[in-house]
Formats: sequence, C-alpha cells, structure tokens
Amino acid sequence: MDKHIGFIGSGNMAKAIIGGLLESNFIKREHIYASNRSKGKLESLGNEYGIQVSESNSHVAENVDIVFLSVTPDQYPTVIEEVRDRIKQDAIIVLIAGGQSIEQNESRFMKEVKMVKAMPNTPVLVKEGLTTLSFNGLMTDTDRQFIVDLFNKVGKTEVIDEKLMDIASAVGGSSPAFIYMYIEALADAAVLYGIPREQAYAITAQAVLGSAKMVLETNTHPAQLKDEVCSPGGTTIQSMAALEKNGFRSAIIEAVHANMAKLTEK
Ligand SMILES: NC(=O)C1=CN([C@@H]2O[C@H](COP(=O)(O)OP(=O)(O)OC[C@H]3O[C@@H](n4cnc5c(N)ncnc54)[C@H](O)[C@@H]3O)[C@@H](O)[C@H]2O)C=CC1
Ligand SMILES: O=C(O)[C@@H]1CCC=N1
Repeated sequence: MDKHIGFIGSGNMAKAIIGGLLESNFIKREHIYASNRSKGKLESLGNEYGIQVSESNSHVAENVDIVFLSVTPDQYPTVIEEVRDRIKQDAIIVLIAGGQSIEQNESRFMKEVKMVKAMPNTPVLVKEGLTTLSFNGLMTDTDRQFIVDLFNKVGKTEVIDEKLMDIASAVGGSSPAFIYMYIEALADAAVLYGIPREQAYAITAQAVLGSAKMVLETNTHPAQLKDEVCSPGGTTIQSMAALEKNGFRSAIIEAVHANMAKLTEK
C-alpha cells in the first residue's frame, strides 16, 4: 500500500487508529503523518510509533492522500480553514468528530472534496474496533473500498445512512466507556469479596468478551442467551431482579439519550 495517511490532531482516537494500523501491517510507519497543537504529545507519539510528526497541520495536509480530521468538533472550522488550500487534488477527508456532518464540512472546504464520515471506537487499537461509515458522492467505488479495507484491518465496519451516524456514535463510538465502567464496577464487587484486583479485571473482562462473542457468533437473541445463564431458582436470576430494580436497562437508555442530546445540540 503506497498511500500516505495523515492525522490532524494526535489525541486518544488518532493514537488508537495509528497503533491498530501499524499492528495490522496495513501501512509503513514512514507513510503515516501526524500533527498536534501540543508538542509533548507529538514527541511521544513519534518516539513510540516512529511515524512522521509535525507541529504544522498544513505540512501533514500537503503530504498525504487520506486526511483524518482527528481534532475535537469545535476545532473543525479553524483546522479546515488552515488546510483547505494545502490538501492534494484527489485527497480523501475523513471526519471522525461526533456530530459533524458531511454537508457542513463540504461547505467549509469551499470546493469539491472527497469525504467520509467515520465513527470509530478506541478498540481499533487492538484490532477489535467498530467503525461506522458514510461517504459523499465524490468517493469512487475504489475510494470507498479502500476506506472500508483500512478500517476492516483494525476491526469491523458497517456502512450506514449518514442520518443514523449520531446514534451510531452513541452506541458504537461512546459505548466502550460504558462497558469499561461496567467492568470496573463488576471488578470492584469482585475485590469487595476478596478476589485480587488483577484477577478481578481478568475475570470480568473475559466474561464481557465471551458474552459479546456469543451474541455475534451464535446468532441467538441476547434475551435467550441471558435465560440460559439463569438456572431455575438459582443465583443469576437474583442478580437480574436486583439489576431491574435498580434501573439497569433504563440507566443505559438514559445514557444514550444524554449522548444524543449533546450530539445534536446547536
Ligand atoms: N476518543 C474516542 O473514543 C473517539 C473520539 N472520536 C472523535 O475524535 C476526535 C478527537 O477525540 P479524542 O482523540 O478523544 O480527543 P483528544 O483531546 O484526545 O485529541 C484531540 C487532539 O487534538 C489536538 N488539537 C486541538 N486543536 C488542534 C489544532 N487546532 N490543531 C492540531 N491539533 C489540535 C489536541 O492537542 C489533542 O491532542 C473528536 O472529534 C471525537 O469526537 C470519535 C470516535 C471515538
Ligand atoms: O466523547 C466523544 O465526544 C467522542 C465521540 C465518540 C466517542 N468519543
């Protein structure tokens, strides 16, 4: 693969994508460029991954075929103004910011550009990511396939209608944080009953991983899988009753409502 890929904004999400792509051997490290506002982060990224780092967003934009806008949404207008006259003729722009639409950002470039809205999640670092994708009309079939292949190297992809991107961001992009909180809480309970902390994380994280694989690989409804764990008159059903009493489902749905409210605020 001879394309060059650049990241404007080198925070948590950019770092996870870069780490995953290098781990998958999709791209040579010298073909990855990254810029950032703060120097310290850039230096450590350069040292850790051996990629090309620069404090100049324009330098990155000029040298790459795929430009990831991996800054927070509030920085999009500034960054696009900075790079729009520097990008290569045929560059593909990848928007990863929550709540940012293709239409809104096409107009910021003030010219026709190939554009992808992508919503990845941090598990791309370990090649178990989930990325939802939508494309603008200038993306050719080859361009689309390239972007799908790129994200498939670091996990799974789903191409969706762009109007579903906000909810996909809440349940795919943000949800790892909900799940980490769940693992942490479960591990706290394990520690409370005497399991050493490290083993508590090993046990609870593997239980989450295995349960996710059951949903994905057995083609069985989650409620059926739940029923199969709840032995009659047993212990699990006691926990299920306690979770229902404390609004477990409702807490998760409320978490998604709060996320959507933030994504769609004007
Ligand atoms: N963290 C996550 O799990 C996910 C994040 N995203 C999106 O990724 C984007 C970045 O999020 P994070 O990595 O979490 O944030 P972050 O704060 O870790 O990274 C943003 C980076 O951009 C740099 N930056 C800010 N202004 C800049 C500028 N004008 N020029 C160059 N660099 C600049 C900051 O110094 C920082 O290192 C956001 O738009 C977010 O919506 C999308 C999916 C998941
Ligand atoms: O917290 C955020 O705004 C981003 C979007 C999806 C995950 N993280």
